[in-house]
Amino acid sequence: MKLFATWKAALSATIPVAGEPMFALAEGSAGVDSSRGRSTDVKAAQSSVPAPQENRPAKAEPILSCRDLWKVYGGDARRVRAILAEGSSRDEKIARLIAEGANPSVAGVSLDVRNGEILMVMGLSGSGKSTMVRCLSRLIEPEAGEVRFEGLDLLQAKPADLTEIRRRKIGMVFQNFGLMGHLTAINNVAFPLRVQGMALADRLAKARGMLELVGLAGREDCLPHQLSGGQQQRVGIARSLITDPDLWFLDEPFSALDPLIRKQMQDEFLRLQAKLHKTIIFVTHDFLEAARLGDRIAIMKDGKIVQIGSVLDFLLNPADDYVRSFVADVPALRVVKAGQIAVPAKEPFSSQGDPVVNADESIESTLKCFLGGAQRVVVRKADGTIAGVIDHNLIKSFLGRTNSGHA
Ligand SMILES: Nc1ncnc2c1ncn2[C@@H]1O[C@H](COP(=O)(O)OP(=O)(O)OP(=O)(O)O)[C@@H](O)[C@H]1O
Repeated sequence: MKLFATWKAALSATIPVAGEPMFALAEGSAGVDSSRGRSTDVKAAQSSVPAPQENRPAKAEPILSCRDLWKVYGGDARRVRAILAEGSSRDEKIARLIAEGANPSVAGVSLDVRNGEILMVMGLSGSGKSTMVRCLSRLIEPEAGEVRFEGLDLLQAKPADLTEIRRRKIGMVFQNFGLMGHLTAINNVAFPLRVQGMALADRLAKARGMLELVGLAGREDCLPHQLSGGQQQRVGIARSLITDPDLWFLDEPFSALDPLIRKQMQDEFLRLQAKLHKTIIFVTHDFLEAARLGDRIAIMKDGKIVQIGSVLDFLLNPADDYVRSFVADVPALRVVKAGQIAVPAKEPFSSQGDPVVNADESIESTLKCFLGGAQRVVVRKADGTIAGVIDHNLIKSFLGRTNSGHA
């Protein structure tokens, strides 16, 4: 809290503020995503708390969609199907399923994943994250609902088509690496190409290139046990990317790694994604990881998505106490980027000598400009164009509405 008090006092001292500013960053915000320069959903960051945004229409074309998706464990299969076919509400179905001794692990989830976005999935243990992800790739069969991937109804796909889609279009990485212990790194990575029937020399050449991409050049002939945890996961990542999938599922890929290696792997992941632009669904328990890597975050509870949106949405308008508990200790000043709160500048734009910060700079470093006496900061996108501006009212309002004391 001490740092926050210092910021606040310094801001009040250096910046004349007329009255209490409205927190206006939501409407018309430039909404430039921090690291990737893509548009984010800052519209939800409004002064009134929005309803959970599970069904909010996606801006870009979704590559993967699901509607009213259910996975129910236990109970009598016939009774479960009958309950799910009823016209009753989701909550009524859940109550009836539980009364039947069944466990709705994924309960009527609807979701759109946009082409090229990273959607982070969070929630307490047992909230249904892995089950949902496995249903989306049809690794397990949902009891009801619809899953569309690149326009194809995945739940109706024939087994042969499904196998082909998984081999060529979907990549998966799991927490336990899932490497074959008797195969060298290069043979592990080349394995999916062998399954596809690619010639030996071609697949080894491709696997070598992929190992180089993930920073493992020179370790091609190591067996998994001769590699560290981080290196093993790099092999797992290389293997999942070797078929150049359109859709990439990562289920807690870094959670078995110690914090330092985990941070390195996150950097590596961002570096790879900047090159590859995959559509990614990434399960994590760590909100900071979600904030750092994701375009949007979905938080699950009891098989449902209780809120989905940008980091800013979660910080400003947590849907309920459950969501609030995830962001309680998040250092808002560090995780929110200048590009996420900047508002469009009035035309014609003139920087008038205002300091310029990059869109992916944290609010914490942007604040330093105000402490240096600036009245307004200009925010620049990675491509050099102007994302918008942040003035002192906006920054003060941000400080007032977030737990910035945790910086
Ligand atoms: N094969 C299974 N058979 C029966 N119940 C299952 C099965 N797999 C998962 N479940 C149940 O489904 C619910 C959701 O489990 P899931 O593994 O999806 O949660 P999660 O959010 O991924 O948890 P974690 O963070 O611990 O991995 C839990 O109640 C779990 O017990």
